[in-house]
Amino acid sequence: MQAAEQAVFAQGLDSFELMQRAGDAVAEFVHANWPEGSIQVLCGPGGNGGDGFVAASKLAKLWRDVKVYSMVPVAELTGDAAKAAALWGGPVGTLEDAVEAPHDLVLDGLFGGGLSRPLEGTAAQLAQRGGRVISIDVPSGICGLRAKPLGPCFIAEGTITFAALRPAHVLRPASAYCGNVFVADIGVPVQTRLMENSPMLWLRMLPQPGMADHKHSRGHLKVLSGGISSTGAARLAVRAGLRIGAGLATLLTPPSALMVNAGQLTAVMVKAVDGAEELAEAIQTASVVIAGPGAGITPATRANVEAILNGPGRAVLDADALTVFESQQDELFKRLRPTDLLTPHIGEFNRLFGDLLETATNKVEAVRQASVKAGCTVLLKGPDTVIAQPDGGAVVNIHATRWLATAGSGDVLAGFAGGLMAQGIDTLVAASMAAWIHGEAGRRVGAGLISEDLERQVPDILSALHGEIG
Ligand SMILES: NC(=O)C1=CN([C@@H]2O[C@H](COP(=O)(O)OP(=O)(O)OC[C@H]3O[C@@H](n4cnc5c(N)ncnc54)[C@H](O)[C@@H]3O)[C@@H](O)[C@H]2O)[C@@H](O)CC1
Ligand SMILES: [K+]
Repeated sequence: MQAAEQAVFAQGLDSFELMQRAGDAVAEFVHANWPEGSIQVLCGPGGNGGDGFVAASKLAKLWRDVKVYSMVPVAELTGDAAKAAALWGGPVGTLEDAVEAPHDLVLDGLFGGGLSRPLEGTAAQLAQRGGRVISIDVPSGICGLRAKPLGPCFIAEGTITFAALRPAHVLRPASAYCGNVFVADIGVPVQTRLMENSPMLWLRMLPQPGMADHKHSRGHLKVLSGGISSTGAARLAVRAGLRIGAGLATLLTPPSALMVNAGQLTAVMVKAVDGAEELAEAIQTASVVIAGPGAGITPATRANVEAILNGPGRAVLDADALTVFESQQDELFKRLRPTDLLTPHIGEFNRLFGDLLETATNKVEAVRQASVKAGCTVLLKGPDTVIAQPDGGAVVNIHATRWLATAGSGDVLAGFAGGLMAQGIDTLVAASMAAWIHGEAGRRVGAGLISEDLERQVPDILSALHGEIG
């Protein structure tokens, strides 16, 4: 963002012009979405407060009932904030005045995401007062970089930010304070490597068969089953992969579990493989191999993963296929190829990557660093699923529902990703599509969801997505 701003300033645009654009965008956002009620504008000492003053003057021109309160006396403001305050011709109260003043809405322009210490005194009191809040840039009280509140923090119904989303808008816990986030274009062309997952990113890449396609041209997904008492996870994954469009799907099963798997699968093929050598042979025709769901934390699983990573197809590794390398992560990392995908949950992530989630500035950075270590794309599951590839490209998926926190849900996600990769989709893109479709399926089922329900939502979801392309 700063680099992009400097480039714009170098072209002759001055920073106060940007602040005016930002403040105008704030006023329009507030007026369009909260068209009624009196507004208490809280202005901090810096740029965030400057935006507040600009927005207040514009809102007053829109005939809104606006009152302005400043953290520091207007005479003490400097730079753009002082220029912004001069635009506002009306009275300015202190923050203390604001505490008891009647209002319907608060426009929070106290601090942006660069805040370095917790809110104190009246600012902290205002943050904890409750009521309806709209925040400028981020809810004041949040550390933008770490995507966490530093202490007392406003809880907004809506947040307007500028040019691009920042980690605080999509990562928990900060995102839970933001409400609906709107990104205003203020003419700063930001080359961000962080995207919020949405069909807009990948809709035109969503695979669909052409008239000349046949099952062999749509990719062959192979999924490794666990032993006789843990076969369901792999079946969830392989069915999900077939549903999402892989032309062929095969469940590779230990001979002991052949009957139980064969008895429950129809369109999915079943093949018995006995040990890593037979597995290596069986995956020669695979576009993608998924391993981990129900695999068991055993030397056999480890040998199987090594065979898969020596094979021609891309790998999706989940669950036990990751945990089995807990004390020898490098043995996994040195074998992974750039096009492979790891889909850990937080526990598995910590087992593979140690304390990255604590040491990195935020979750996006942690997953980026993990993908560099692993040398492939990493998808960290959660309410804010983060997907990153080693070049820094990252996508956060918040299109989900808490009903997805159920047994087998992650196996279905791995299946969706593998099924899309089998159709030739780039790993980061396939993982993003999979996460969004998984979230959408979860939302459509809602309460009472079990993982078997997810795959059944896919035809309607794909039809709707393809319908949007026309
Ligand atoms: N940078 C730009 O070019 C643009 C910035 N804009 C606005 O400017 C904001 C960033 O402005 P600033 O960098 O001035 O940051 P802030 O507006 O958050 O203000 C930071 C100031 O507050 C002080 N401060 C930090 N923590 C404090 C605390 N707990 N108690 C009291 N004082 C504290 C700091 O010493 C610093 O002087 C953005 O959030 C956005 O709203 C927009 O106008 C768009 C353009
Ligand atoms: K703010």
